[in-house]
Amino acid sequence: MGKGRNTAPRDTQAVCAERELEEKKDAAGAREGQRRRQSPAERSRGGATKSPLVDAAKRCVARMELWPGIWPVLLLLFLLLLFLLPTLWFCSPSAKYFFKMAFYNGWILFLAVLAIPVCAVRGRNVENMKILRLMLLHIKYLYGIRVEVRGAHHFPPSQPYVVVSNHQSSLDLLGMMEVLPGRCVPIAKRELLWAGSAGLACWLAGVIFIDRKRTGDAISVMSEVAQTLLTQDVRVWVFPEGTRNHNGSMLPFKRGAFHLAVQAQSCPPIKTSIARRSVASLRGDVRYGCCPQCPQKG
Ligand SMILES: CCCCC/C=C\C/C=C\CCCCCCCC(=O)SCCNC(=O)CCNC(=O)[C@H](O)C(C)(C)COP(=O)(O)OP(=O)(O)OC[C@H]1O[C@@H](n2cnc3c(N)ncnc32)[C@H](O)[C@@H]1OP(=O)(O)O
Ligand SMILES: CCCCCCCC/C=C\CCCCCCCC(=O)OC[C@@H](O)COP(=O)(O)O
Repeated sequence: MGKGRNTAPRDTQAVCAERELEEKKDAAGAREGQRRRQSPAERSRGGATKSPLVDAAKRCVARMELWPGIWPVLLLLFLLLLFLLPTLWFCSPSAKYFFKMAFYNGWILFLAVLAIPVCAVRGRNVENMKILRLMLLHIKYLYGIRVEVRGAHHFPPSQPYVVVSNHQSSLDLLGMMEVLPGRCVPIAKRELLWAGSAGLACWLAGVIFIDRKRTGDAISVMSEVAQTLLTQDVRVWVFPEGTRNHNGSMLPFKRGAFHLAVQAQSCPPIKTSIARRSVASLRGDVRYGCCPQCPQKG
């Protein structure tokens, strides 16, 4: 009995203590839930912690809440460009020219990506130049350029020869493609080889690259080309000015093209082809004159 009397209040005490503990747990859970529902900024305002690192992190999170996010910023930039580009196009002729040139280069890089797998089937082969030529011919229509070719019949149908041409702009490529004879490869500066997909496409089409800074090396390459000219029924296109010249005049000719014709003397000498007007203005008509063979032999 005494035992029973003594246990009853102890049980009541234990139950009370348990309830008290549960209530405390519930209150703590509710506080935690409320804290989780608060935003990081509210939490950061809710009093500084003792750790400066945690405080700094909290401030950082609060600041991030002010940052609208990447997409609104990108949208704003896009709208700005949408307004800026047409304004520049209509108000600044040089900006217009720049955009046209940027598109020209970008388009060629894109076309080259398409051309590479097709050309790769044959490997490095001058016949691939036909593919590049066909893929480039439409560009004149994009710019509304009308090309008039005169004297194309002066190109001999089969024998090897060297074509020399003036060079005013990278757009001369368009004129060159209009009249490029079969199995004819241009000589280009070595830097073009590194022009991304265009460089690789050029390499696959057998473009001959020379290092203009190393005359000795360039001469050896030209000598090899002379042999190829003789043995593989190939023609070579050289820009003897050696660089672009925008001012309408002609620079003194480098001698490589002429040495080449002399070294490959058993084949006919130089064939001259001069673009009288370049397509540098990126509009209008372009005349392309192909002159008869030069009569001289070395
Ligand atoms: C569908 C997707 C398509 C994607 C691809 C896009 C397009 C693809 C299609 C085609 C791409 C083609 C692009 C072509 C355009 C590229 C045009 C250019 O890159 S132009 C620049 C490169 N070209 C040249 O430089 C012209 C050739 N240069 C020469 O011939 C030079 O003579 C030289 C060999 C480089 C040497 O130049 P250097 O500055 O040193 O001057 P010199 O000429 O005075 O020569 C010095 C000396 O050497 C003698 N010499 C020269 N050559 C020879 C030789 N072959 N053999 C023996 N001796 C040589 C020369 O006589 C001089 O001596 P000397 O003074 O005693 O007479
Ligand atoms: C991932 C790499 C990206 C590289 C991007 C390079 C951009 C070039 C893009 C496209 C190439 C277009 C091919 C044009 C061919 C015409 C080449 C040309 O005309 O070169 C000039 C050369 O004759 C004389 O050079 P300089 O006047 O001496 O200077």
